[in-house]
Parts: sequence; structure tokens; C-alpha cells
Amino acid sequence: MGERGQRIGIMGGTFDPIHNGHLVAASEVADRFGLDEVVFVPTGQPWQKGRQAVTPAEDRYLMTVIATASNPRFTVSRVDIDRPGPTYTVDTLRDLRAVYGPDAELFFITGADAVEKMLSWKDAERMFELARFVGVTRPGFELSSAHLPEDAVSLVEIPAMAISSTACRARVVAGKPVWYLVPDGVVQYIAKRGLYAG
Ligand SMILES: Nc1ncnc2c1ncn2[C@@H]1O[C@H](COP(=O)(O)OP(=O)(O)OP(=O)(O)O)[C@@H](O)[C@H]1O
Ligand SMILES: O=C(O)c1ccc[n+]([C@@H]2O[C@H](COP(=O)([O-])O)[C@@H](O)[C@H]2O)c1
Repeated sequence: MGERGQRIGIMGGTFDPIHNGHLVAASEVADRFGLDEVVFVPTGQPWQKGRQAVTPAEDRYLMTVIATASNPRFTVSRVDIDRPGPTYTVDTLRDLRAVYGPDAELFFITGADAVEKMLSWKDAERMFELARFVGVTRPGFELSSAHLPEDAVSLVEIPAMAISSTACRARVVAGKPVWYLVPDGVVQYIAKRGLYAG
């Protein structure tokens, strides 16, 4: 306390599994905004994902820890997986504000697909008051903030990573490699736990 407020990025996601697109997004925004830390926050129950079951939270959490362990500025928070019920970003931001204190500046990072849907998120108006939002480019999606409150979201172009968790899961089901799409330790964790094998 007493120091200048820390600049904290928040990278929320289902991370089923975490892939290099997530890591590049966090790294680029950290560089662009001079962030001190990026906290990766695996979701508890992602209520807007169109499928019934996601992989157990502990597996998604551990993959996120493995993927981020080598970067001194990346950390992982359990706030969303430890909170019962559907995951809402408005709650994530309240919880992380309590952790980092009133002086911290919070930057919530999302890809272009998430930016499209943001107005449908719970208490969106309140949510925009609790953090700055940063939307990053993603192949296959238009990045625009025209539908959002003015100045709520900053847009950032990042190197195009045509990777999705859906495609990674489908590759594992089909017996294809996910090397170099996800970090090495995550490839090994998926194999060790037999995730996505069908
Ligand atoms: N390749 C990518 N480039 C930029 N942003 C991405 C990329 N993949 C995911 N994101 C962003 O990361 C956040 C978390 O994404 P999520 O965990 O849902 O991954 P996903 O690949 O979109 O998953 P799925 O294919 O299962 O829907 C979202 O804000 C999403 O827009
Ligand atoms: O707050 C909401 O209502 C809300 C609705 C959909 C997604 N989110 C958050 O957006 C982030 C990316 O979500 P997803 O579903 O693309 O993995 C993650 O942190 C989610 O908790 C939040």
C-alpha cells in the first residue's frame, strides 16, 4: 500500500484447454499497457458456452498453472472456480478488486468474439465501471466496439493465432497432435489425464 496502484491484467476464460492464442493475447496486452501482472482466471461454470459439460475445473486450473508457470508476470486465480454457480465477470472483478486493493488499475482482456457478446453479460453496465476492457483481434471475428459504451473498451491488434480450444479438443479426439498449439506441459497433461480422448 502507499505505492502507485499496480496495473493488473485479467485474462478470463474457460481454458478447456488453454492454448497459445490465450498466452499471446495476454503477453501482447501486458506489453502494450505496461501491466505489472496478468492474472489468468479459469471460469467456474461458463453459462454462455453452448455445450453441456466442460472439463472439471481442477483440470482446467492445473493446465492454466502449467501454461503460465514460466512467465514471472503471469499468475492464476481460483476466484471463479471457487465461487459456486455460474461465472459472471462482474463477480470476478469485485473479487479481484478485493485482492489487489483500491489503487490497482484492472484491465480485463478478451478476444473479438467475446467483445461481440459483452452487452449480454450480467450487469454489463456495472461491469464496465469496475475495470477497463481490452479487446484483441482474433482470426474469424470482427473486432469492433461500436455497440458498446464509449471508451469502455480499448482495441488492440495482436499477431493472428488461428487456434481455438474447440479445435484442440477435436484434434485430440481425432488422434491428431496439439504440439505447438498448446504449451508442451499442457500436451503432456492432456495425455496423462486422458482428456478429450472421447
Ligand atoms: N486465438 C485467439 N486469439 C485471441 N483471443 C482468443 C483466442 N482464443 C481465445 N481467445 C480469447 O480468450 C478468452 C477465453 O477464451 P476461451 O477459453 O473460451 O477459448 P476458445 O478457444 O474461444 O474456446 P472454445 O473453442 O472452447 O469456445 C476469450 O476472451 C477469447 O475471446
Ligand atoms: O459476466 C458474464 O455474464 C459473462 C458471460 C460470458 C463470458 N464471461 C467471461 O468472459 C471470459 C471468456 O469467456 P469464454 O466463455 O469465452 O471462455 C470468461 O472470463 C467468462 O467468465 C462473462
